[in-house]
Amino acid sequence: MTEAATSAAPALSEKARAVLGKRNLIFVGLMGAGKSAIGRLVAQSLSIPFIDTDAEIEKVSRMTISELFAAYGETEFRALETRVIERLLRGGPRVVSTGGGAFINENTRHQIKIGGISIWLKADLDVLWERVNKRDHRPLLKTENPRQTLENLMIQRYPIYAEADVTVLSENVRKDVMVNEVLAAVANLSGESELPSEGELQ
Ligand SMILES: Nc1ncnc2c1ncn2[C@@H]1O[C@H](COP(=O)(O)OP(=O)(O)OP(=O)(O)O)[C@@H](O)[C@H]1O
Ligand SMILES: O=C(O)C1=C[C@@H](O)[C@@H](O)[C@H](O)C1
Ligand SMILES: [Mg+2]
Repeated sequence: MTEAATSAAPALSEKARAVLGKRNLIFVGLMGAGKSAIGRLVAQSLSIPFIDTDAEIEKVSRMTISELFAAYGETEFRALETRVIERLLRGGPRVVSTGGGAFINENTRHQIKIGGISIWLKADLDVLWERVNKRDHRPLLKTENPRQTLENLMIQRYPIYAEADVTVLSENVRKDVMVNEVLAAVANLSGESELPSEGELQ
């Protein structure tokens, strides 16, 4: 176990785990929000499996996301993403970190909404940019002005991410602080009637 995983208060992890039941916890949000990094640590704290949908797509296709975009285009990538996520959401509980565009696709968003509790890691442009500009593996940001592209995506997507069950601000604080904020937000959901019931899950 990592330091971050062990540092979450056990009572908080237990409460969040109880709220989750058989439901998945599904991270959504823009590139660089921390879905993969924080999702992995949250799964460790909850002692449930972690899956990253981008990594799973790369595994099943034996191609990188960039190669998939280049060979088949975004539309085909989204169709594959929907199928993979639908499969991964069966048989929870799991923590599932999605790719940045997954919740924007109507079909995938529907799967996520019925598959568990969705959590939006919301970050401002400076935070996202500082994190994503260090690497160039994100095909949507291979533009003349990637910072502007990221800002345009924020404008288009933030109203849709806002449909998630929970929103947690992703700031430049230590990852274990983020993990605790996520666990607290989930723990506080007890009694919310809008969430998909465990009985509805496949
Ligand atoms: N709270 C944090 N503090 C500092 N760095 C962070 C924090 N959260 C994430 N990071 C770092 O930011 C980078 C991007 O995070 P991550 O890959 O988890 O984003 P993502 O939301 O999964 O993006 P994508 O949609 O592209 O998969 C990583 O290097 C990660 O370690
Ligand atoms: O924001 C997006 O649309 C994407 C984010 C990444 O996680 C990958 O899923 C892919 O690069 C597309
Ligand atoms: Mg990721």
